[in-house]
Amino acid sequence: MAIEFKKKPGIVAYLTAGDPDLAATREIALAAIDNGADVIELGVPFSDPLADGPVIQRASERAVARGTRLVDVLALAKELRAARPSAGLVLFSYLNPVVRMGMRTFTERAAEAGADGVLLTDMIVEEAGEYLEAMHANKLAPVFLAAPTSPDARLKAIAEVSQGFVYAISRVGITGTQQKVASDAPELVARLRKFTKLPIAVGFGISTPEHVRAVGEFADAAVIGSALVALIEKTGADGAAAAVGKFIREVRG
Ligand SMILES: O=P(O)(O)OC[C@@H](O)[C@@H](O)c1c[nH]c2ccccc12
Repeated sequence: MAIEFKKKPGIVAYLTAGDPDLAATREIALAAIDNGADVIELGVPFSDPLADGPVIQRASERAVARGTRLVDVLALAKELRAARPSAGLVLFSYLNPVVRMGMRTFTERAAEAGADGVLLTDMIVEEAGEYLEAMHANKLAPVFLAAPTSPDARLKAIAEVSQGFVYAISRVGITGTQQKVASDAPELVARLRKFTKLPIAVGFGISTPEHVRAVGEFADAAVIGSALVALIEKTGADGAAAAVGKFIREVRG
C-alpha cells in the first residue's frame, strides 16, 4: 500500500471506473498492475468532465449511463486493495461527486477502501483547506495537478501540500493522446523540482514507448489515460484486460 515508482520512469495508469462495467475495470486494473503499472488512477465518472478530451468524455458517459456512482468506485477500490495490497491506488474525481457525498465522509470511505491518495481534478490549492484537513485526518496523500501556466508561487503552494507525487500536466488543455509529448513538460518539472523532493509524474498525450522514454529523461513517472481508455473502448469488455496488460508491458519497455 504505497505510491512508489519502482523503475524509472514509473507508470501511472488512469482508468474510468465502470467503463465498460465495474467487473471489467477490476480485471483491467489488475492486468495493468501485474504488467508494470505502479499506480492506478481510478477515475470516478462524472457527467461534466470538462478537463477531458473526447475519449475520456465518452468513457465517462458510458460509465455514468451504466449507473456507476462514487460508492461503486469506492467498493471497487476496496476490491483492488484486497487483491493487490502493495499497488499504488489514487482515487481520481471531479469535485462535484465528492462534495455531494461530503468531504469528510468521502475521505473516511476512501481511507477505509485502502486508497493511498486522492486527486481532485478541479480542486485548487488556494481553496483546499477543508479538503487537506480531511485528507490528513485519514492519512491520504493529496495529489495536485501543476500546469505549465502555473506561476512559481502556485507551484510552491502545490509542493507544500502535496504527498505521494506531484502531477505535472505537460500542456494546458484537455486530456488526449498527441503525436509527441508537449515541450512545456521539462521546464515545468524543472521548476517544480525547486520546491519539492516528491516524485513528479507527467501526463497528457502519452501513448507510446518513445513518449514514456522521453518523459523518463526528466520526470519520475508517466501518466497514461486516453490511450488506455481508447484501447478499452476498441476491444470491449472481453479483450480489454489482456490488451491493456500488453500495452503497459510495451510502453514500459
Ligand atoms: O488522457 P491522457 O492524455 O493520457 O492524460 C492522462 C489523463 O487522462 C488522466 O490523468 C486524467 C483523466 N482525467 C483528467 C482530468 C484532468 C487531468 C488529468 C486527467
